[in-house]
Amino acid sequence: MKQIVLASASPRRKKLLQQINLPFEVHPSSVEENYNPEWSPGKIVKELSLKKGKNVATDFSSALVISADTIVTFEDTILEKPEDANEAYDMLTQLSNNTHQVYTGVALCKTDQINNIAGTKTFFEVTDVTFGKLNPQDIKNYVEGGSPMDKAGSYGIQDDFGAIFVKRIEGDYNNVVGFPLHSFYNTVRNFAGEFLPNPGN
Ligand SMILES: Cc1cn([C@H]2C[C@H](O)[C@@H](COP(=O)(O)OP(=O)(O)OP(=O)(O)O)O2)c(=O)[nH]c1=O
Repeated sequence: MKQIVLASASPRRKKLLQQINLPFEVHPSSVEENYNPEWSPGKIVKELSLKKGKNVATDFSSALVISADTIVTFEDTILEKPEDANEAYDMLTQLSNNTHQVYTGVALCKTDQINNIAGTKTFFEVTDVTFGKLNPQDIKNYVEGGSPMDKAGSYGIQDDFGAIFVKRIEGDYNNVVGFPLHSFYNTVRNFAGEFLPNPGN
């Protein structure tokens, strides 16, 4: 039977994929998220998402394995998840009153009946996010609340306070949360339409 697998531990990615009513199972990957610092941001998120997908794909037969990776870039610097509260505070201070980019890469891996990878497809989306001027006490409170720690760039646009920081965005909102639903659906239709409920429609 054809099966869809989401290779992610992110509750936000799970929720976004549920939104489009595809039946899937969650099997998080376990890979080191290292990359060549000379790569472009788009290449980094594509390669890391593919690494996550390949790590899980060979556990499944006749499957479509979906994986993703999100990073934030600000003026040539890559901001991943913060190491600690101080780093989160510094990142948010940097982003205050400025525009940054959120890149999410998605990988699709198809497997055959004997668990071999039969084909892969990767793509990425970029969204520009502009923060208003942040109040240092608001940043401190937000960091103390703990939300930044599992998020690239140290904020969640979907969080109460994270949302307050955001003045303007250009691009797909869901891409900032960690999964670009619009381009995902179009890519699946072309690359793996047989996994959609009504193939050919
Ligand atoms: C900028 C931003 C990031 N994020 C999150 C999305 C990702 O979950 C996280 C970046 O880390 P990732 O390494 O992309 O993903 P992950 O470790 O959470 O999950 P997995 O690798 O198993 O798929 O930051 C938000 O939730 N909201 C935001 O506004």
